[in-house]
Formats: sequence, structure tokens, C-alpha cells
Amino acid sequence: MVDKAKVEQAIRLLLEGIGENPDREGLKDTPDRIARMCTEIYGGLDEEADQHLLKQFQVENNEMVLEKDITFYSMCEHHLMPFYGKAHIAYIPNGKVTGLSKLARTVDVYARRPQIQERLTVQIADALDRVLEPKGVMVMLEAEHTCMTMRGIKKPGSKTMTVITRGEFKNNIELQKQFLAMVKD
Ligand SMILES: Nc1nc2c(ncn2[C@@H]2O[C@H](COP(=O)(O)OP(=O)(O)OP(=O)(O)O)[C@@H](O)[C@H]2O)c(=O)[nH]1
Ligand SMILES: [Zn+2]
Repeated sequence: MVDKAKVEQAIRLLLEGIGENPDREGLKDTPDRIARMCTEIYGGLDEEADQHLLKQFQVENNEMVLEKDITFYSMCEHHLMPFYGKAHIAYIPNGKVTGLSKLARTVDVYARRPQIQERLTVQIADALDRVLEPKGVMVMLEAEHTCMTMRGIKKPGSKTMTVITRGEFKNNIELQKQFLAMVKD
């Protein structure tokens, strides 16, 4: 649960710290705005994806399901700057599938936390594995980290790719190729 009073206090101090006047017209509501924003962008801290993924349907056809180009925004935990991009999620069902929107909800739950991209990728794969008990899972994230593009090393256009494979995807190169071909199309 975000402690709004604490966040407001912190932002006031931050503004003072950078030599600004937190009481000037343009900044006087900023601590409140940021506190409200924090409940949105860090709202995933109070949630797990399980509740969403439990919306399930029985199936007889256990062919791969792929949801691609799921846009996400997260905050890098080292600099508290945004990283954002696309998530691609595939799984091979084992008698049950979840609602399609629930895959995107899963991404949001774990993206709306202070994160590193590697952990975000693992948490998405873990949630699918845990709740759907599928035959296999593959998750790929591609993102731009603003801590690498607008500050520091400043490499605009650079992208970070992370991949996790579980179950049948783990050692099956053909399945992995199929995933990559479908993501590329
Ligand atoms: N592995 C990983 N590293 C990340 C992620 N987001 C940011 N980083 C890196 O975290 C590192 C933090 O490095 P530090 O040396 O502690 O911080 P810094 O002095 O601000 O480093 P620079 O970014 O190189 O200026 C940097 O190399 C970032 O690029 C992420 O999602 N995964
Ligand atoms: Zn960063």
C-alpha cells in the first residue's frame, strides 16, 4: 500500500534538494500529484497475477497460444526511471487456457513495481507456470530503458531483450523457432 503522506514528504524534500522552491505555483501540487501517480505505477506491489489467471476455460486442443506485442511500462529499480516496451507470451496448455486479457493483466501486475527486466520476465513465466500448469511457457520482453537512453551512457535506440523458457519450450529448438517466427510476423 503506498503511504501517500510519506511520498509527498519525500518529493518536497527532493525538490528542495535540487534547489527548487516546492511552494512556488507550478510545484505546489506536485507532491500530491506524484503520490497519486505512485498508487498507479506501483499498484502491482499489492497484487499477484493468480487472481486474474484463475479465469480459466477447459480445452481439448493443446496447441500453443501466443499473445504478442503487449505494451508495458515499468520503473527501473536502480534509477526509478521508466523502461518500456513489448512483452510476448506463449504457453502450451494442458487442458485449460486462461482469458486472453489475463495475460496482459499478468504483465501489468509485475510491471507496476520497481523492477529489473530480468525479474519481470521470470515473474510472468512463474505466474503462468504456477496457475495454468501448462506443458510449456516462453516469455520474451523487449524494452528501452530511459536510464540508458536519456542519462548515463546515453544510447538512444538500444533495446534490452530477455527470454525465459519453461517445460516443453526449454530444449525444443523447433518450438522456440515457431515462437520467434510468430513474434516477428
Ligand atoms: N540487469 C539489469 N540492469 C539494469 C536494468 N535497468 C537498469 N540497469 C542497470 O543498472 C546498473 C546500475 O549501475 P550503477 O553503476 O550502480 O549505477 P550508475 O552509476 O547510475 O550506472 P550507469 O547507468 O552506468 O551510469 C546500470 O548498469 C543500469 O544500466 C535492468 O532491468 N536489468
Ligand atoms: Zn535504471
